[in-house]
Amino acid sequence: MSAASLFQARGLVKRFGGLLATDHVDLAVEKGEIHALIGPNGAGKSTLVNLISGLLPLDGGSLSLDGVELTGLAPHQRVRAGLSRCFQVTSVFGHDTVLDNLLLAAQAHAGSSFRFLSRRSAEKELMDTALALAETVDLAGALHRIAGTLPHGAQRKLDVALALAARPRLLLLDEPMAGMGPEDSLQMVALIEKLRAQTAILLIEHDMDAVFQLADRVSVLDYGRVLASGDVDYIKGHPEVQAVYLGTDTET
Ligand SMILES: Nc1ncnc2c1ncn2[C@@H]1O[C@H](COP(=O)(O)OP(=O)(O)OP(=O)(O)O)[C@@H](O)[C@H]1O
Repeated sequence: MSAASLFQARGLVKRFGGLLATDHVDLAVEKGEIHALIGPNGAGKSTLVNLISGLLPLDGGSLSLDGVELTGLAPHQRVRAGLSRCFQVTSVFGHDTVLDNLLLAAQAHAGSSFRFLSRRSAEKELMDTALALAETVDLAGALHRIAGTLPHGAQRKLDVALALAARPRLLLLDEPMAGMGPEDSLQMVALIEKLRAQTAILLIEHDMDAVFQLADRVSVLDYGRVLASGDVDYIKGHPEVQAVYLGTDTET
């Protein structure tokens, strides 16, 4: 962790009764970095992501993004500060079209400059934003489809687009490949690789091929603490990581 890290988590603690689910975790994500978080089932990955996004209150420690203290902020305030997340369960509005989903998300994050635009200019700007998001996630050909009728892979891409509407500086992706077949997984890997240019990413994922392909750095959680953190070669060669995770079944 350097003083200039984009995102810093220091000494995070979460207890559930007697269980220490997050055990003094330090984690840093640098600008432009894809940082993967891996670990066996029950290691504390979801708990950590919920602490970072503000869905769970901390029992100890602090968080900052780009020098702004996030500790104690509500989830929507963290989004405004530049931290956006995708969920394991998709947050798409299933009965609306892809375009309406994107327009709603664009509007939600439009910001105060919109107050000074005419209605027509504001609508054009929202439409431009929505179309650009669709282009980014390769859904420009599905704008008028009802979101809930899209195949699973396309819904996950739409979910990513909704998170991108907030223009995050750090994007949390919680198992983006979950439930996907090989073709959709390849497309999601290509999308995440492309997003590297616009936001840093904290990626929680069980698909080790995807993790090793994408990650600049990998942190391994075990029993709520960081067992190891380093580049892919370091993690692949780490004896304890081999023992607790890579050498065993990595499927959920
Ligand atoms: N709300 C809760 N109340 C009590 N215990 C919890 C709660 N949430 C999680 N735990 C426990 O905390 C530990 C960490 O769980 P967590 O879901 O964060 O792990 P995980 O690494 O995300 O697992 P998975 O890969 O299965 O999603 C587990 O022992 C789990 O049973």
